[in-house]
Amino acid sequence: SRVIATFACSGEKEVNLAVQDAKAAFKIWSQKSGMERCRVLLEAARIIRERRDEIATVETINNGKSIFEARWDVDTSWQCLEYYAGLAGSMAGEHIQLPGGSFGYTRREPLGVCVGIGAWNYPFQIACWKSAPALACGNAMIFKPSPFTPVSVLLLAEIYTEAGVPPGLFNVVQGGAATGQFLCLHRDVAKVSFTGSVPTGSKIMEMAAKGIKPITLELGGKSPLIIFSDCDLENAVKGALMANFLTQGEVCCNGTRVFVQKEILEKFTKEVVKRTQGIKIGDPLLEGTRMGPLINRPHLERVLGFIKLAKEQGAKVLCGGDVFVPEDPKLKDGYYMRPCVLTDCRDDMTCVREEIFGPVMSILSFDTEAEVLERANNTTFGLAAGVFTRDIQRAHRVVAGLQAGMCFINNYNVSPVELPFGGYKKSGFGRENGRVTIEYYSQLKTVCVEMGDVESAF
Ligand SMILES: NC(=O)c1ccc[n+]([C@@H]2O[C@H](COP(=O)([O-])OP(=O)(O)OC[C@H]3O[C@@H](n4cnc5c(N)ncnc54)[C@H](O)[C@@H]3O)[C@@H](O)[C@H]2O)c1
Repeated sequence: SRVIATFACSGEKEVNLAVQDAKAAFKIWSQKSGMERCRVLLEAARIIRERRDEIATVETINNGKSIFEARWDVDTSWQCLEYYAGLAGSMAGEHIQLPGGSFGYTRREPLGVCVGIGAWNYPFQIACWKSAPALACGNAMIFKPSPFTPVSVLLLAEIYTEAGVPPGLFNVVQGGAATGQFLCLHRDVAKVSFTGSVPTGSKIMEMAAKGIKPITLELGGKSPLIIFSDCDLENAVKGALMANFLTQGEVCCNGTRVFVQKEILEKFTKEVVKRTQGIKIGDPLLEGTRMGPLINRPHLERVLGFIKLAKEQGAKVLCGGDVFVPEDPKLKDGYYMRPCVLTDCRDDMTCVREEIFGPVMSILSFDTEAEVLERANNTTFGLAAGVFTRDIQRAHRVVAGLQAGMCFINNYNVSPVELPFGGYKKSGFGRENGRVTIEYYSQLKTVCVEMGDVESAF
């Protein structure tokens, strides 16, 4: 391993300075018209597109994901900026007629200084998915990336500045839990949008409760992917790989509980194992690589620990699940592992109940639709779910019954920015992306206008 950058942790003093700057920038930015904000965001999106390869390279070094995937992340990042640029000019209220010519109207106003706190798996993308709607609505944002991936978000700050946002409008502070706490507890912070684990999400909620601050929580998951025997098998197999192995399996919405209908269990499993064994692991900066190293040694060990426990509890490893040592001697100390497919899983096993956050797919078999729906929902999480079937009635009936915020029919883990994304149950609340997110970064002011005389009770 080698040091790629060193950052100082922001303490209370730096957090205060960032909030002060953000407040000053908010004054300027919130007075601009939606169309003016649109132009700045479009310019930032254009720069991201122009610097796509460079940002993707930095993200690969930052996180370990393959350069191939990092480019996708950059694409969903600039697309998000373009999308909210487009909405910035159409933020509007309502006009409501009242008796006697009186009327009311509503104004959609920004919240003020918003805080974004990110996880390490999609550092650049998370920062864009939070800042684009925040800025489009006229807010300022202070962003704290995970201390495991502090680098790429600085490029975003640079790009916003170059695109013309006022100084301090998008500011980055570095650090871990302590820095995050200073941000959440700051009296001049109006909102916190958090992406990370359930335990931390719960702490964020407690801190926000003290200040009565609205929050968005994008937390973990243990999502079901249901494969019916009438599916297009080729697509279902591809879907299962997409649902489990992007970013080394470190994806919140992964469909890690793969329920397969008995009739096709053998055929499906065989094909999934074959494709999983074909995934090219190694230097994430090489074009052909599709899986890089995990985020760090403790996390690698944690994931391997889940596999060991799964075996003890009776699951069978069909492939992978062990450390991978690349041929290149420079990479021999990397945190690589072979993607793993587990079978003979039962619903009560730890690998089926807990979020592993690594490349580990658990295959479970089922008989009937009613049975699988109940088992799929038997979890405290509710981030995502997927169903593969050719029967359109069944597809819609099953997703209507699934307790998950993001459901896929005949695909998995695609993330068009036009669609709202977020969880049910312990996976959080609030949404990112889509039109609705405007509501999470703004507040409604009602104005009541009297056109007649005051009718007084006194
Ligand atoms: N739903 C989603 O959109 C989504 C996306 C990515 C990751 N995740 C989830 O994130 C988790 C993995 O990410 P992680 O390990 O970075 O999560 P984490 O909860 O450990 O950390 C997330 C962020 O919170 C900060 N933090 C930690 N303690 C804090 C505190 N007390 N106060 C304020 N901030 C604090 C961290 O420094 C980091 O920036 C997984 O559970 C995954 O499912 C969810």
